[in-house]
Amino acid sequence: MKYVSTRGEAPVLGFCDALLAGLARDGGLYLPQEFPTLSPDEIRAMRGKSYADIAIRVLTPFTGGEIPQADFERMVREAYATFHHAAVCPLVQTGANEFVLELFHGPTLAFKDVAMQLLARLMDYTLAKRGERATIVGATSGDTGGAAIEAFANRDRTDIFILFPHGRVSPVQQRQMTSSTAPNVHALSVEGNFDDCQALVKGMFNDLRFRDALSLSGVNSINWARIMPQVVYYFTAALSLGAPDRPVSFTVPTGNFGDIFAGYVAKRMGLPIDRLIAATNDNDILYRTLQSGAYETRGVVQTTSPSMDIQVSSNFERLLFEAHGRDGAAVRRLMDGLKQSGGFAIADTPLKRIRGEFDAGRSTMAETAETIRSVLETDGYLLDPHSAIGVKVARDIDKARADGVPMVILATAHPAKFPDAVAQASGMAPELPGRFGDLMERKEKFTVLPNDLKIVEDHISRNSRAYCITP
Ligand SMILES: Cc1ncc(COP(=O)(O)O)c(C=O)c1O
Ligand SMILES: N[C@@H](CCOP(=O)(O)O)C(=O)O
Repeated sequence: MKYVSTRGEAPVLGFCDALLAGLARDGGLYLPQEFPTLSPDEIRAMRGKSYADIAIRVLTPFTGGEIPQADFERMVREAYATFHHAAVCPLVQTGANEFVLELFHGPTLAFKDVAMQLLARLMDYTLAKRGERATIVGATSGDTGGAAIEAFANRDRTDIFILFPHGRVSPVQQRQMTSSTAPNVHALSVEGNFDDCQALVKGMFNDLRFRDALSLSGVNSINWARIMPQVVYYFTAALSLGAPDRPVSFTVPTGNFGDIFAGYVAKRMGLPIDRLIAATNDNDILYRTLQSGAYETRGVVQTTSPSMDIQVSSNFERLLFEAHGRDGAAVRRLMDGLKQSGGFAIADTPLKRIRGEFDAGRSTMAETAETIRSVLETDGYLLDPHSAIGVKVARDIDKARADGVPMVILATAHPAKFPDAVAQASGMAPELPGRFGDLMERKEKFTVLPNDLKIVEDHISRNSRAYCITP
């Protein structure tokens, strides 16, 4: 199994190199040269198996045999033993033919844990085998940062620097990032929005001298190994609902397009997924793009679903690569357009291909609040704002389609991560699980930095242990 860049100009890599590379050296994102496939019989054979067993079956082909199987299986089992639900990602019925896939039973109460718990183990293992260290940089709108800090804290081979938008994450998300006492953890509060943080991270990767001097690695979904573990829960959910003998649709609260792209990968692997529906908040660039074919960035607005306050949706590039028949030059042209004019137009054929696989819908802040309220009242189920966006969009689309296909909505965060928005909408203030103890009283440690690549790079160089030992 080899990995190619969406821009076609970076070296083709094996799994472990792609894992440590994060962003490709040509600015693109890595993808498997071809997707492994599972036959209906192979999918059927996974019925009734544990989450970890299904993860091992689905993920093993992606490692290309580079990690001894026993070690890989141990890491998968350890990763999912950190979850606080026996099913890891349980499915809850919320309506006729409507199911919520709870992805928030991991250590930091967001779906990011599903990938991050495995990613950290894989990186640590690979670095130890190679006798290397790495500097990890990540941008977060709130959840990736907490999950990454939890997964990498106190790991000896990595220093981790997480950039979050100053004053734009929820208080719980902020504490999860700023209350770590681990010496290798660095929380950086950037004076900008999430897109600025993400642009800084990409800027560091594209500064090849800096990247090499610090042995830079990434934990955002630009890293293929972040997307890969997310493929598994599409399988577990669909299997519970009768796959491969019955198709299933998924609605995914979407920002950086990583989670829903994992669903696309599951489909390419042979899982019978009918529709993949991207649900956006008021930052609705993906909804508008699917409607019009024009990807046009606008200013980011702050919403009650801060983790989805994103305009530059990194993984859309992976979809563009697919939709353009894996033509790296075509992707480079579109990305140049994005850089130069803040947008691009998708030609008819690729747009038709995208529309053949994906639908999209949006939920305004008022609609999201109303969904939280009404789902609690009628179904007795408390949603977080991100998951509520999924429910609102899924119900709108289901009403129009009425096709009888089961609809799974991804519940991407626990409501207790966003207590103010949830309480305002529903009158019910969700409490953090007891294991978080005094999280909100713990001392915070973070550095405020301007939105300036040079200043951020200087700060990281001065504080990364990898910098000292890399020539
Ligand atoms: C709670 C939550 N929901 C949804 C999303 C959107 O996921 P993606 O960026 O993979 O589209 C995020 C962050 O990315 C998130 O943290
Ligand atoms: N919503 C994310 C934004 C970063 O997305 P990623 O999936 O690329 O890491 C967050 O919560 O940080």
